[in-house]
Amino acid sequence: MRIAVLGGGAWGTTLAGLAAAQDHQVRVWSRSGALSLGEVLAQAEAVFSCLPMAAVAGAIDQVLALGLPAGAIVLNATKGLDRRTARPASSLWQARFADHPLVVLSGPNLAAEIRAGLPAATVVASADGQAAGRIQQCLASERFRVYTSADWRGVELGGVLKNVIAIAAGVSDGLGLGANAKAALITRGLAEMIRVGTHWGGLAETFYGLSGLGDLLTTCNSPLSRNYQVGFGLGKGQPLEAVLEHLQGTAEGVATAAILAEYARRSALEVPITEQVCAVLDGLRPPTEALAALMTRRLREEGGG
Ligand SMILES: NC(=O)C1=CN([C@@H]2O[C@H](COP(=O)(O)OP(=O)(O)OC[C@H]3O[C@@H](n4cnc5c(N)ncnc54)[C@H](O)[C@@H]3O)[C@@H](O)[C@H]2O)C=CC1
Ligand SMILES: O=C(CO)COP(=O)(O)O
Repeated sequence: MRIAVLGGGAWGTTLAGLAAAQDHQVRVWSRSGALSLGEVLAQAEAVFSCLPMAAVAGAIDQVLALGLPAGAIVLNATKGLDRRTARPASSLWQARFADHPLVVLSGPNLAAEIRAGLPAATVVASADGQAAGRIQQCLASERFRVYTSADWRGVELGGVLKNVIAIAAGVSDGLGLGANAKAALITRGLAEMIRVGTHWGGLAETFYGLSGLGDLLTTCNSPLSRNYQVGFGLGKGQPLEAVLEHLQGTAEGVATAAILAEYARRSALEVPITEQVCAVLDGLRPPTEALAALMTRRLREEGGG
């Protein structure tokens, strides 16, 4: 396949490497790269959008001005929410490229591990099964196992929403709260993700798969996760600005938490962990007080709803 990769950060270069290793023709567009967007898009059969969320709307405008080759598959690998619409990145692509098959890719995929040749699995999801199958064939290898799914909303939201819970898990470890606390946080975090994800049209069972639970386990436990690193720093008492200054790369959960909390307030959705993450990120509440607020909520039945 001829593949255009948008974004030369950790994820874009990693996905480009996986595709190139399967002998596909790959061209990468990045702000500091040698190729123009037009050169990268020319004759592309698939466009992999691996940009940080903040860059997606602008990139879509530029792609729209140049046009996409007919039938090109748009694959979204960004894990974030759009500030203006509170929708995930694929909705922005879908709104402007309705004639193109849309695929989302998400899973427990720390770029640094994949680049080091460690094994990993992911999900490519689409309403167009043929398009998902083409991307599956294109990327699958001995080291990278690729599953398909029809629930593209759920698969994308799993990756988007877990970033907020990964920040909370980092805070928990930064405070030294132990394994019981983190297990409670991950489990109740998953319930919160399912509440939000099903509200936005994802299927509950999808969140128990690679892109939900799988990605939660990875990012809530690995210091390689940038979102976890942000939480860990906050748990250690550092201000957000100081943590972000030293962070290598993008932590989408910081913006996602604020966008989700605002949306949830307007829509009467219960997102207690996200609310506390926001309070800590905004410096409105020290992490110990956020913990106390979660522990003393109204007592209730376990359930996910
Ligand atoms: N790194 C990882 O392990 C994974 C990342 N992702 C997702 O992929 C997306 C990109 O993440 P990374 O590649 O890790 O980020 P990164 O921080 O490594 O790189 C981001 C790249 O985008 C460029 N950029 C920043 N603002 C831009 C703008 N306004 N216009 C054009 N380019 C801009 C930067 O120069 C940089 O090259 C995020 O949504 C992330 O959640 C998904 C799975 C794994
Ligand atoms: O989404 C990821 C792994 O699946 C990357 O996580 P971070 O963005 O927290 O580094």
